[in-house]
Amino acid sequence: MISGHGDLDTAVNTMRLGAFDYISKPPDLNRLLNTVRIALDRKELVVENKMLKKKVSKNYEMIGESDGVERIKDMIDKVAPTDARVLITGPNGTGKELVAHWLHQKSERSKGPMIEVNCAAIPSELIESELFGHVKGAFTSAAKDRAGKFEAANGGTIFLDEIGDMSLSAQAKVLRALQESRIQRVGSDKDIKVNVRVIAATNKNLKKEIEEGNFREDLYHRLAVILIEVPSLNDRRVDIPLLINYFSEKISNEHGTAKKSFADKAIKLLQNYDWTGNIRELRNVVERLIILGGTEVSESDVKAFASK
Ligand SMILES: Nc1ncnc2c1ncn2[C@@H]1O[C@H](COP(=O)(O)OP(=O)(O)OP(=O)(O)O)[C@@H](O)[C@H]1O
Repeated sequence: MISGHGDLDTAVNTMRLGAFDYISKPPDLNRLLNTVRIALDRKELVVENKMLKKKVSKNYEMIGESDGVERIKDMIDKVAPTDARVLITGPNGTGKELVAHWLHQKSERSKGPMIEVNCAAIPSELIESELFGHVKGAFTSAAKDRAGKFEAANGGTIFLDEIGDMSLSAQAKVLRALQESRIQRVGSDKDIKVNVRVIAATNKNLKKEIEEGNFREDLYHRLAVILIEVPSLNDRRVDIPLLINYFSEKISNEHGTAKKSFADKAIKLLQNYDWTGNIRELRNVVERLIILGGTEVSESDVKAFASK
C-alpha cells in the first residue's frame, strides 16, 4: 500500500487487511524495490510450504474401514505416544511403511527426524557403517569420520525396514544398540549415547527365521514389544472400493486431469481379484485403468486392461 495520507492507524489497518508493507508517498524507490523482493520471496515460500504440507499429509493417509485397518488405527493411537518399540509384519505392499510413518507422525518425536533404512538393500559388509557410522581409516574407503543412521535419528525415530534380511553380525550390533542405547562408530571404541525410537518391519515370518537360525531370538524380543500385523488386501476386500476411489482421485490429481469414476460392476470385479501384490498392485491397476479406460471405467475396461 502506498499512500500520501498515511497515519499510524491506517498503516496498522492496511497490514491487518493483508498488505505486505505500507509505504508513504513519495515512495523511496530503493525501499519499494526491497519490499517487492521480500514479498516475492515470501510468496514463493508460502506456496512451496503448502505443496510440501499437502505432499506429506496425503502420502501417509491410511484408507480403510475394515476391522483389520480399524484395529491398526486403534493400535497406532495407543502406541504412537509411547517410546515402545514396534515390529510391523505383513506381506509386501500392505502398508507397513505407511504404519511406521504414522507412528512417527503421531508421536512426541514427530518434530525430530524419521530415518529409514532398507536393511535388504545394503550389502552386509556396509550395513554396520551405514547404521553406526565410522571413523577415518576404519576401512580402506573411510576417508573421513561419518555419522550413521542411528546418530542421524537422534531425538526421532529409526525405521529398520526388511529387518528379516539383516545379517547375523549386524543383528548382534543392533541388539547392543537397543540394550544400551549407545552405539560405537566402526573403528572407534568411544560410546555415543543415542535417544532413538526403533520401529522395524518385515515381510518374513521371524519365528520361522529364528527356528532356522537366521534371526536372533533375543533381538526379536527386543524389537517386538508391540506387534502390529498388517493384513493382506485379500483379507480386507471391503476396503477395495474406498481405495479405488482414493487412488483415482490421487492419480488424477497427479496427472492434472478430472477424477474418473469407476462403474459399480468394475469395482465388484476388482474386489474379487487375487491381490498378491496388495495395495501397491491395486494402485498400479487403478493408474492403468485411468490411463487406458473410458471416461467412466467399465467392467469391460477392467477385463481388457487388468485381467488376471
Ligand atoms: N491403507 C492404505 N491407504 C492408502 N494407501 C495405502 C494404504 N496402505 C498402503 N498404501 C499405499 O500402498 C503402497 C505400498 O505401501 P507400503 O510401501 O507402506 O507397503 P509395505 O508393506 O511397506 O511394502 P514392502 O513390504 O514391499 O516394503 C504405498 O504407496 C502406500 O502409500
